[in-house]
Parts: sequence; C-alpha cells; structure tokens
Amino acid sequence: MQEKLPTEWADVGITVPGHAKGQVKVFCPQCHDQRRNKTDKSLSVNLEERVWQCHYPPCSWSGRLFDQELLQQRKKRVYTPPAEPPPHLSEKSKKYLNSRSLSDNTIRRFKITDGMEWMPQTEKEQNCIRFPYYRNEQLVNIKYRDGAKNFKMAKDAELIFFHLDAIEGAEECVITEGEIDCMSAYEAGVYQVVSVPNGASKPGAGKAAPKLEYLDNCFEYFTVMKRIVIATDGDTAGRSLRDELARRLGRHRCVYVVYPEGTKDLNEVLLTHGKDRVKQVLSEAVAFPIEGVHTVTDFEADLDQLYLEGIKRGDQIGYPDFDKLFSFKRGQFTVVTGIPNHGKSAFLNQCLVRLSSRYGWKHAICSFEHQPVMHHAAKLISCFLGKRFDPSTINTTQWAWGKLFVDEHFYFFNTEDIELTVGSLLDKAKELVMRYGIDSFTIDPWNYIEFNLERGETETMFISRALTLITKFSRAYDVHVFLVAHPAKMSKTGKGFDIPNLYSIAGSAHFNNKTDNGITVHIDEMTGNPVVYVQKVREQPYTGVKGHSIFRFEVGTGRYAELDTSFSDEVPLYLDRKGYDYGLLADDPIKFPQDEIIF
Ligand SMILES: Nc1ncnc2c1ncn2[C@@H]1O[C@H](COP(=O)(O)OP(=O)(O)OP(=O)(O)O)[C@@H](O)[C@H]1O
Repeated sequence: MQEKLPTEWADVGITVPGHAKGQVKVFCPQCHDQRRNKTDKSLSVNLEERVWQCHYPPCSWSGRLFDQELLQQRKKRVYTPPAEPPPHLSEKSKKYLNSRSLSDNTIRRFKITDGMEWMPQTEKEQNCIRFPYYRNEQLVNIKYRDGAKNFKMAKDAELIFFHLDAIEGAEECVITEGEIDCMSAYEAGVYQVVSVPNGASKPGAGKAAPKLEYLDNCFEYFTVMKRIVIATDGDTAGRSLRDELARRLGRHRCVYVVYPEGTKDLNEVLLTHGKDRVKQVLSEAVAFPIEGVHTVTDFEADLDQLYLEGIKRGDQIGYPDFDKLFSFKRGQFTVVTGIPNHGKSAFLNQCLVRLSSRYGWKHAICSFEHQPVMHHAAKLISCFLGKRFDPSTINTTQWAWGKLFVDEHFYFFNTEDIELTVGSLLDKAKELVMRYGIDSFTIDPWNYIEFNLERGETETMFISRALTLITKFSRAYDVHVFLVAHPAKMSKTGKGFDIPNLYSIAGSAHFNNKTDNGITVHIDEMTGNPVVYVQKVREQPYTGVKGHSIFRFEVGTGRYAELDTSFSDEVPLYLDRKGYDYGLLADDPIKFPQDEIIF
C-alpha cells in the first residue's frame, strides 16, 4: 500500500489565501458541501504549526501537514549531492587556516575552497570556507562556514564523515568533532582521520542522545576497525558525543583523548604545543572503563560534570502522577512483573511508545507473547495513534504516519529464528546498538529463555548468572533492559490476588537483588483499574521513588490514562519544538483558542 502523507495544503483540499499568515479560518473541505450555513468558515488553520481543525462538531476534522524534507530524508533517503565548487580560495581564508597551523599542503589535500553563500543564521550572503565531503572521490556534501563560525551543510545532501576515503579498509582511525581538528591530525602526520559532520549538540534534560545519522550512512567503514580513537572536544557536549560514538561503535575497541591542561581540541593542541604533541595525545588515548577496578582519575571529568549538574532524573513519559514515581534512564535494568493478563506487556508497550514519541528512544523487542511481530507492530501503531486497529477509525494518512513511527523506533526479534539463550539474545541486542543505536531492549517474558545450566549449576545460580549478564550489558551498552517476568502462583484473599513484587517471581530472590528497578502492573479487582506499583528504585530518589499510580486502560487502543484524566482521542498533532526533531508529541491534543470558535 503506497500512501502519501500530505505535505501541501492542496494535498488535503484546503485552500488558504496566498497572503495569509498565522491562523486563518477557511471553508472545511470535508463538511462544507453538506452544510446549510454556506458562510461558515469552520476550519481553523494554523499556518505556522501546519495543523488544522474543523470546529463544526459533527465534522471535527483535524490533521497536520508533514515536512517534505524530513520525510524525504527519513523515508526515501534520496540525497542530492552539491555541485563541485570552483577551486578558489581567497588569501584571507587561506591566512585564517594558516593561522590555525594548517599548512598549504594540508589545505590543498582537503580541497578547501571559499566563496559567497547565503547563510540562514545571518539571512544574507557571506564569504564562507567550504569543506567538501567525499566518498569514493565523489562529492557528497559540503559544509559552509562563515567568519562568525555559523555553518550549514549543502541542501538535501547525505550526511557522512568528513575525509571518509582516508579510512577505507583501515583497522585504526581517529574521529574528531570538526573539520579543523581532522585537518590538524593530518597536519601532525596522522592520516587515517575523519570528522563528524555536525559537531556535538548540547545535551539537556529530556533531550535525546545525539543521533548519529552519518554513522548509519557509513557503518560499513567501521566493520573491520580494531581501534578507534575518539577525539571529540573536552566539554560537556563533546563528552556526550564521545560516549554515544563509543556506545555505537563498541566501547571495547574505542579509546578517547585526554587533552593537555588549557586545551580542549586537537587544533588547540597543535597551536599550543605543536605536531608531536598531537601525535602523543592521540597515542596516549585512554580506554573506556568496561569492567575492572577504577580510580577517580579514570572518570574525573565525568565526576566533575556530575558535581556541577547533579544526578539527572531520567526521561518521564508524561503522566503527572507516575512521572513523580518513576523515570527511565538508559543503562538500567527494570523487571516488570504482574499476574498473567493484568497488562504487563500492555503497560510496557505504552511506556515504549511514549519514550519514542517524546524523546526518540529506539527499542529492540524480543517478545514471545507478541508473535507474529506484525501483530505487535499493529498494537503499537494503535497505541501511538490512540485509535482502534480498524480501517474505519484509522484513515490512510494516520496509518502511514503510524507505520513510519513504528518503523523508525522499533526493531522486532523473530523468536523462531534465534537461539533463546540469554547470551545469544544479548549478542543480537549488541548488534542492534551498534547498527541502529537502540536505547532499550525488552525480553517478554523471562520464562521462554532457555536455561542452559552449567555443570553443577542450580536454577538459582543460573538466574543469578543470567541477571548479571543482563546488568553488564545494560551498563556497558547504555541500554535500558526491560525484563517481563511472571510471579509464582499468587495466593488469593477476599480482595482478590495479592499484589506480586520482585520476590514473588518464580525461581529466585535474585530478581529483587540483581535488578535496578521493579514495577508491578496489577488490576485492582474491586475497581477494575490497573495500578502500577513502583516496587524498587535503585537510584532513589533521582530516578524515582516507591509508590503506586492508578490508571485506566482503553482496550481498543491499548492506551493508559491516569485515573482522573481523559484518554486523548486525538491523533498526536503537535510539532515538538523542545528538542526532539521527529516532531511528535503523543497525547497532546491540538489547541486552538476557544473564543475563536464560530458555529
Ligand atoms: N486493565 C485491563 N483491562 C482490560 N484488559 C486488559 C487490561 N490490561 C491488559 N488487558 C488485556 O489483556 C490482554 C493481556 O494483556 P497483557 O499481555 O498486557 O498482560 P500480561 O500481564 O503481559 O499477560 P501475560 O503474563 O499473560 O503475558 C491483552 O489483550 C490486553 O489488551
């Protein structure tokens, strides 16, 4: 089925006056023909947000336009390489590069040129240095940088590493945070060096980890690599990029640069201390702590950052009560338990959907309960859209949107095809970290895992070993692992089944001792409401605290709403400007000022 997501007003039959700005009222193409009041412009159109809503209640048609560029980039991956720029470099730009200790030879080697270019930041043409990006000697992209350090990449061009051809077939390389640092390493005689194309974005609360689209596009260049020296800047943003690069490329083969006092990147080292020191700094790069014994010196910079910024709360999924109890952090291990059919998987689905729609989390799911995986995808689409899975409730536009959303954020294991030991599931998850940068991994449920007991090992000993492996994986790969586990048979009192906790899980008390967090989903038999109990929080009170939150469950959509709040029946329409660039914020209904409603 080839649906087209609307990108122009004409695609949805809306006519807006050419000069219109802000918010306008127009005839609704869905209901105007059937209306008796032909003068009623019942459709409110917000031209900036690119959303609309009909205020004639029987119609209530609403929707949003999609960003053509975003869709092209994301779905079709159609890129347009820029034209080869003229080989001109002004004396002024050359002087600037020379002043950064870059020789004419290096400037020529990297084919640096300059020329006038329209810059969105200043809204005028500026003289810009052009850093060309090649793959197989073909120009793929250009970075333009003006004198005030504003930069932009070529329009619709593919994001790849700068100087990529230099690492083809290499077993060792250096990755820098900018072109000048990359050229500085080259200047110092380190030739297998590349730079990320768009620096490091400043991390912030509620902001997703840096998205390394360029790594997805160049992944094969790193498959044979044995040692990767990460030379991002020594500031907070640079460290965050460093950590994500190492997570994606595998910490075991990555080392990172520690800069001499008073410098924060390779170019500063070159300027201040010269070429030999650049080489020395790169050769003395230190390993990421994976396991073993550490001293404060090993992680001093990160510790200082913790001191300055404090321990951060994790990502909150947007339920006011539940958010006070619990937040989600990568690198942790959470067990979800509850009596069969009380909604463990359903609640987890809802959490995963919200973590994606709010923060862009990507999830790998090994679910034995949800097979074939297509059915699971359908449930997630329903939950995301807040619509029953039925063509009469989900129109083709919403359907296309839902598919795009699940396609971008979920990777499903086909449980028929894989060995079901903890080791092999984690190996598969490691692959997905490196290939797609997954943020969470769900195993649902535990009792399908094969117990491959070692000689003399009891079931309890095996569980302990398996949970240790999972914890190590979550820490080393900075992935939140969700493990759904059933309780042993629960006893029943007059008020219904007892509420299970981590000690109730069949097999071992290790489920309590060896996990970071424990959540129970339990239907209160007196009220029928699902109640979510946060039973254990390792990082109390930072990640959360113990307590419970009462929900309602919408069977048709699989959505949860807190007790006194309503289910949003709107397709999420908002463009989230707060940081996450996918532009979807589920459950936020479109808002128009009430006083503008005209019937
Ligand atoms: N609170 C609820 N009210 C009504 N139906 C529910 C509720 N919670 C879940 N369900 C439905 O019950 C079925 C089982 O839910 P789910 O798989 O999430 O439960 P579970 O606790 O994970 O069960 P199991 O232990 O068997 O895997 C699903 O069809 C789901 O839609």
